[in-house]
Amino acid sequence: MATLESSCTLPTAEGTVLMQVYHDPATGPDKPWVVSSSGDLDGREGVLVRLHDACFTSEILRSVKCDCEAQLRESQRLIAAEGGVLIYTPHEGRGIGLAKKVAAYRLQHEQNLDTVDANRALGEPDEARTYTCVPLMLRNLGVRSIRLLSNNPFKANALRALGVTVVRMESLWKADVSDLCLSYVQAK
Ligand SMILES: Nc1nc2c(ncn2[C@@H]2O[C@H](COP(=O)(O)OP(=O)(O)OP(=O)(O)O)[C@@H](O)[C@H]2O)c(=O)[nH]1
Repeated sequence: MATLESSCTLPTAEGTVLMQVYHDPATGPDKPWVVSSSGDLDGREGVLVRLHDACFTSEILRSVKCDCEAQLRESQRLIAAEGGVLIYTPHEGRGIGLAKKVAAYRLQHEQNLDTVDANRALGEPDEARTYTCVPLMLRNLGVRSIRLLSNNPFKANALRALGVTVVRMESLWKADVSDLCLSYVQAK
C-alpha cells in the first residue's frame, strides 16, 4: 500500500502548487511518486489530471526523440489555468527503467526497430506501467472524477479498472515535434 511521506506548498513558474511525495512499495523507496496539484479540488468532479511517466532523456537532456517534455509543460500550463493534478510517476521507459530504455534506443538506431520491437528484442514487455497507487492519491485530494489528459487509452483503462471515474480523455498534442519524434509518436 502506498503512503504519503511528505508535502509542502511550492511556488512554481505556473503558480503555487501543493506538492506531495508518495512512496509505493511496488516501485521502491528510491523511486518516489510526486503529486502536484493546483486549486481546491475537494469534492470536485471532472478534475483535469495528467498521469505523466518519467522521461529523463527528454525532460533533463532535452532529447527530441519523443514528445514527453512538451507534454509535461503543456499539461502543467493547462492544469495551472483551471486547477487540477499532475501525477509524475517513476515509470521511466514505460516501466522498464532508464538503462533498458537506453539499450532500446540503441537497437532502434542500429537496427531500425520501432519502440515496441526494440523492447521485445531486449526481452522486455512493451508496457510495464502500473498505476495501483493513483486512486489513493486522488482520494486524498477529495477528487471524485477526472478528465484525463492523455492520448493513450491504456492509461484510462488502467485507471477505470482500479475504480477511478474517468469522465473522458482530453488530447494532448504539440504540433512542433521533430522528425525523429514524429516516427516515435506514429509507433505509439
Ligand atoms: N521503452 C521505451 N520507452 C520510451 C521510449 N521513448 C519514451 N519512452 C517512455 O515512454 C513514457 C511515456 O509514454 P508515451 O508512450 O510517450 O505516452 P503515452 O503512454 O502514450 O501517453 P500520453 O503521453 O498520455 O498520451 C515515458 O516513461 C518515457 O520514458 C522508447 O523508445 N522506449
